[in-house]
Amino acid sequence: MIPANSSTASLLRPDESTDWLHMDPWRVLRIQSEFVDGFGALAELGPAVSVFGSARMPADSPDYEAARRMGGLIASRGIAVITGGGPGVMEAANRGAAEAGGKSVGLGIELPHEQGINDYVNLGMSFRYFFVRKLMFVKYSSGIIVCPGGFGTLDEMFEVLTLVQTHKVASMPVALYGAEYWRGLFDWLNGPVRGHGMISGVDPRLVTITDDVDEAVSVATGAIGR
Ligand SMILES: C/C(=C\CNc1ncnc2c1ncn2[C@@H]1O[C@H](COP(=O)(O)O)[C@@H](O)[C@H]1O)CO
Repeated sequence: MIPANSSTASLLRPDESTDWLHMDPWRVLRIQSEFVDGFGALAELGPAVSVFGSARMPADSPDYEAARRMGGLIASRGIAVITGGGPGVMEAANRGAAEAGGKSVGLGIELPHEQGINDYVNLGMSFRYFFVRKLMFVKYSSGIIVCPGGFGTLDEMFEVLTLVQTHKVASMPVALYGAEYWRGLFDWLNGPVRGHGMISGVDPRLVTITDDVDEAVSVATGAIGR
């Protein structure tokens, strides 16, 4: 006999409310399916670099143009460009990669009122969960470029730096583009944060801060083909 309140019983009553589908045990299966879809889509991607940066960067800004150049340079080395698939810096990097005839990957996120994946992505998928998507960036990238950005960008950067510093990721070159933009944060980390003993100082080998697009690309692609 099937207990009246079991999942099987619920499945056999499709005409009733499906609220139960949003309960945690079922959510686990949805999360699992996002991992399976992501691993399946990216398994044969080959070498790749992720570019993070603001979703709000206007298309006429120097940083947009820099990210577009980065995308082109990375693609011209036969390396895929991975972004969050959205507007701003993500669009710029995807645009550069697509214009260079390369692989332009967009790992989008389902957000209310968002227009979806940008037009320059030629391999795209959308995620419901930020944490699943964040794992995809790290798992399939051999280097990272971080352009100026806000909470989303900072979250992605610190995720990578935490994984590198705790040796969960063996080696991941990280280039921070925009010295003036990043200086304040790193002065704070090396000042008060270090002064309070919360870190032992930012290992200079962990990140390269630069204003040079070519250097950012060289750093981020430096571990590929070694
Ligand atoms: C707020 C706006 C668009 C939001 N759309 C996004 N689409 C895809 N990925 C996004 C989006 N917003 C944030 N991200 C991720 O975080 C990083 C950018 O965040 P920030 O807060 O803008 O720095 C980026 O790398 C994405 O992975 C405007 O229309």
